[in-house]
Amino acid sequence: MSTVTTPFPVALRLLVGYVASTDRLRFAGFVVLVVVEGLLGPVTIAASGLAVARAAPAFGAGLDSAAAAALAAAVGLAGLAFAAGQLITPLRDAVATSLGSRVAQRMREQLLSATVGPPGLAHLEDPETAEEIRRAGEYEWADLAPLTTIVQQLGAALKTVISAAGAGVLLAGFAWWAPLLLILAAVGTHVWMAGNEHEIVEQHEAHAGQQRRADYFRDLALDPPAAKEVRLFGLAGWLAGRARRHRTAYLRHVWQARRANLRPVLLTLGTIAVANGAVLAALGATAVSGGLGAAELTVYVQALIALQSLGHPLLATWWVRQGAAALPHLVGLAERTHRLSVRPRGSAPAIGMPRRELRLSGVRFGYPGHDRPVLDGVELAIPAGSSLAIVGRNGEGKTTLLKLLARFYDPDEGAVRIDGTDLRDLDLASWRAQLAVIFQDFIRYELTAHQNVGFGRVETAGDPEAVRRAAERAGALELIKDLPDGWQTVLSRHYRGGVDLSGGQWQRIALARALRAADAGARLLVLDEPTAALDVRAEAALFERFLELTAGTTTVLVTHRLSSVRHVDRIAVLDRGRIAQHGTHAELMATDGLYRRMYRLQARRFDEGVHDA
Ligand SMILES: Nc1ncnc2c1ncn2[C@@H]1O[C@H](COP(=O)(O)OP(=O)(O)OP(=O)(O)O)[C@@H](O)[C@H]1O
Repeated sequence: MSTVTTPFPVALRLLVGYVASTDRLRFAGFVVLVVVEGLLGPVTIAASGLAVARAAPAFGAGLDSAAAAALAAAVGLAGLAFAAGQLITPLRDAVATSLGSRVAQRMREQLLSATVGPPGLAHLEDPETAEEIRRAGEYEWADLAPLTTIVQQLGAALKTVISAAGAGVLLAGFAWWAPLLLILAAVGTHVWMAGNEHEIVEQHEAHAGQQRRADYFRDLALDPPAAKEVRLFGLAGWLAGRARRHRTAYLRHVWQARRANLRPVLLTLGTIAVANGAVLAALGATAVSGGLGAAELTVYVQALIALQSLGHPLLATWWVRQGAAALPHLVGLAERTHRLSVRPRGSAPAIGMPRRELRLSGVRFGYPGHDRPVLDGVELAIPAGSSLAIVGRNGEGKTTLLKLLARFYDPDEGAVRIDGTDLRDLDLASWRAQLAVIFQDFIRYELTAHQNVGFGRVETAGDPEAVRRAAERAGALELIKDLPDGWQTVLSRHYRGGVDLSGGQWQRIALARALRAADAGARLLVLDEPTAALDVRAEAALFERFLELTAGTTTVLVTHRLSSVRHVDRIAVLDRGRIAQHGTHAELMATDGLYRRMYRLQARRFDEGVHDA
């Protein structure tokens, strides 16, 4: 469901329902305050009319007369109602603020559980769900009103409606048609204006893509990591131009809708003025002809003034729409993301696995929404305790295969089996605890060096000796020692005293993290080109060392540099969705196939001095 096409009554129902179910008790208190505050307005008007009526008999009757006492009671009631109104408003606002912040907190948690909760990745990579997640998070947009203000506005609008209804009842004492005319003018114009406002918001929504594009180009121009390329390629002017073009295209549509809205606004004001003029004229004429006394006139004129505020809730429609904007996307999002994600089928513990082997049999897999399978009939056995390198050209599905091993996705056909058990039948958390995976795009945590390595096993992240040992084995100890604050240095220059590392240094940190996980009991190490930023020799040396250190642990490596994987037990060549070749380096070199061709090509390029081959 689209955000702005949500009609106002639906948005109102959604928002009120959500607020009420967030904190029923607080919401009930809020409603009581709003109703009482709303009724205080008409009570004040009626009491002031009573005071005027009782004023004439009280004049000259003496302080202790009954007439004076009646006047004092009427004035006291009016004063009391007014004072109570003054007190209750800040109280109602405070309750609204606390309700609003609870609502925002609940939305935040719902969004988090819908996004982070599912164990797989499909919901994050599916464009439609990713869009739903984005929209569900829009309640926190900077240009959107905070929920605290939205609930406050809702309370103010409801109070105004109740007050106006009371004023209408009072004015009906003069003539039934008078409040009807004023209410019709206000509500009619309200509906009319809402339609126009709807048009503006629709334009905003229809062209929000242009705005997002403009934001993207602006962010790219301002983003420090992009700064190097932006300068080198001289992209600054181009980016600024693009940002301007998209922003102008977006604003042009919104301005057009606003201009079109101007005429109805003037007509609206005219209609309200005519309706009020008619009622005031009737009141005046009746008073002049002696049909109304001063007290009644006081009440009716005040009631007429109070009815003017009926236009205010018009503004609340905007707030309500903003407040409810994310709700249609948020409601049911968790169900949707969990449905897309892999689902546990079994709960067999995976502790200590693999003991015998990891086997992929007849594995076929394509990303959701894509027709062509990436893997199509993969057969591969990895004996426990051995090392395997997966090689292949770009885009052949090496990372995808690793994602299946980590069970971010399930195969469409075939199965991944660990010691003969289908991965789907294992308890996922316990299987993941057996893994130490470093992906190509591993995270560079903007945290201390100690935390960056210690996250390999977060439960024991505080064990300095274990963390130090892992860093030493990954060849990262020297670089950590050289940091200004050693282990406590934050690895980000966005923080005072923090430093940024080079690509190769970051990779050593990531490796240390994986080794920390292996030390702590991970049984399957998976490295997806984490050493691409090292030079050929450094990578080969590191892999060799890594294999030595992790001997006996099942290890799967992905790399493009074939010279680095000579020391693994076996190499699998992935080509066109299948394992085209499988064997030791020597076996594969003895066969005329893709591996030998790729190896020779890389060796030649290396000899020619292209050292990054
Ligand atoms: N989340 C995704 N959604 C849709 N398609 C994807 C997704 N991730 C990867 N692909 C596609 O699947 C194919 C295999 O990608 P994968 O990253 O597994 O290849 P790779 O062999 O690891 O590549 P490289 O050597 O370049 O790292 C590619 O065509 C890629 O475009």
